[in-house]
Amino acid sequence: MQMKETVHFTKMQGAGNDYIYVDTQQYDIPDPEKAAIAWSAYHTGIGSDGLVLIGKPHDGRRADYSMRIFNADGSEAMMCGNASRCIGKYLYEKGLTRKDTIRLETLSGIKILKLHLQDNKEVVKSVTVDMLEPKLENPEQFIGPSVLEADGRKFEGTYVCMGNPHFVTFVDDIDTIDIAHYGKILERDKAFPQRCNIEFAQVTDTDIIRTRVWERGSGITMACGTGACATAVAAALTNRTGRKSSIVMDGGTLEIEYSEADDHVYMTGPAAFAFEGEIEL
Ligand SMILES: N[C@H](CCC[C@H](N)C(=O)O)C(=O)O
Repeated sequence: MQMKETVHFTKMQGAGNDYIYVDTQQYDIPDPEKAAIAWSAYHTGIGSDGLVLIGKPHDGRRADYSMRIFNADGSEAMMCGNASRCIGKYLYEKGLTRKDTIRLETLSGIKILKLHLQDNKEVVKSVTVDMLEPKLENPEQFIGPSVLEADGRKFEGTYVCMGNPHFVTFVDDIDTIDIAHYGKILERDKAFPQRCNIEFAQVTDTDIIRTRVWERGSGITMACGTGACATAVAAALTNRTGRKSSIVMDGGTLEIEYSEADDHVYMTGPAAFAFEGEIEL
């Protein structure tokens, strides 16, 4: 009888956006799509927004580690903001690095993580990620109008690519709008050949934006890091806020700066361990 391989995983969350993390330097995951689907399931698996694989980079001269991220439906994404902060905490607090600046290779480029340590230098309080420049129009991904319709309701919005696609729409009923109903439809609008993450946002005070998310491949999540960046960029571009804003999501607040100096987007926020476990591959 073939022995089933057991994989050690770490469950972490960034502003409530929770993922299963596996160090592929120690455990090989031959079919990550299948594992993401099975392990993300709440009643029959671990329960998660998806699966994140931490590994060695393809080019060790330019990056220290690599990240791959799979949504709960098994689809692989180009980037995950909340997971990148959690990886910074993971690598430092598990002793895989003593650097407080980490170069993380992703499918959408190398992102620099800046760890903010507690005085004892042992605990990562929060992380700032250089999310690089937003792409506002991504012809091969977005070919539609910036007004979409879902079940008879019109949504005027801004498409922002943060490595992964986002459609940010500002509404005036953020606390009551049925984001599951409309998000599910907008995710698969014909304007988005590769589907899209949908942010519903409302400016609630100067440079403060309440945002709720329907994520491509995972549905409603407590927070979305790239989505917070996309929201901040869209708000600045439409003169609703300045270039620094606080994005208040269900699971926490992320501080975003859409830098005037280099047009990069800097995201700062928390990261936390939830639990460790073993699961059969
Ligand atoms: N659902 C996203 C990936 C996860 C992004 C999000 N959780 C974040 O923190 O950026 C996509 O398919 O592009």
